[in-house]
Amino acid sequence: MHKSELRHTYKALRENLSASEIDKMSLQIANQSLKLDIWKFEFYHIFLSITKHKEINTEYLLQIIFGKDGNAVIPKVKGAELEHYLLTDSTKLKISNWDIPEPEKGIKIQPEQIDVVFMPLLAYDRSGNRIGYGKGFYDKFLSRCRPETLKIGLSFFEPEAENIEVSEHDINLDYCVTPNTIHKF
Ligand SMILES: Nc1nc2c(c(=O)[nH]1)N(C=O)[C@@H](CNc1ccc(C(=O)N[C@@H](CCC(=O)O)C(=O)O)cc1)CN2
Ligand SMILES: Nc1ncnc2c1ncn2[C@@H]1O[C@H](COP(=O)(O)OP(=O)(O)OP(=O)(O)O)[C@@H](O)[C@H]1O
Repeated sequence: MHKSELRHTYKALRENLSASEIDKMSLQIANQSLKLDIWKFEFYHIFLSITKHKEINTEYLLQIIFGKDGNAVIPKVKGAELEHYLLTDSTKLKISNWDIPEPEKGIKIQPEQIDVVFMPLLAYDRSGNRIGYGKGFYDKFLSRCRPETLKIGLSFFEPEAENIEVSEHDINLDYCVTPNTIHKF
């Protein structure tokens, strides 16, 4: 399957999930993530969910990040790239044109400062190749992070059996957390 077909297939799989299934699996994903040895770092990048696209609810992971005294950093689309802001009690969020809750303003964090990136994805394979929405936002962002920054995908589903075609910009996942297990690549 080509990338566009895989996007289509996995969007449809997500569409079939009910709100309560999404909530339950999102909590399971957060609980699985506690098994990873990643909780001593400073800056954790995480996305705020697009509810209507049935993304993983990241509220539970956010609670863990704060519970572990980590800092949460959230993205904001600026042109063709992402900017990154610290999420604090005073962060004012605004729903963007693409239905993403984004910070209006705040303390900017540079990609080089980020230790762990939790990533949205549509599909991934058993080698840790991932497919996003196809705008390249995350690939561009990851190329500016330190090489040792941990890249952790979050998915309701197990990896695609077929290998995903890789392009030169694609950066591999280190892990993918699902409701039942953690895949290490
Ligand atoms: N919650 C969340 N935040 C995120 C992402 C994400 O996947 N999830 N992103 C991950 O990259 C970045 C923003 N990604 C975007 C991806 C696509 C489009 C976009 O242009 N979408 C199409 C419609 C897509 C559809 O409905 O299927 C459009 O408006 O034409 C905009 C932003 C940063 N923040
Ligand atoms: N580091 C980069 N610098 C410049 N362009 C890039 C970079 N990474 C990706 N791109 C461009 O972004 C576009 C989309 O890439 P790709 O199809 O891999 O997206 P994706 O991985 O599905 O999406 P995303 O990374 O947003 O989750 C491609 O046209 C690619 O050339």
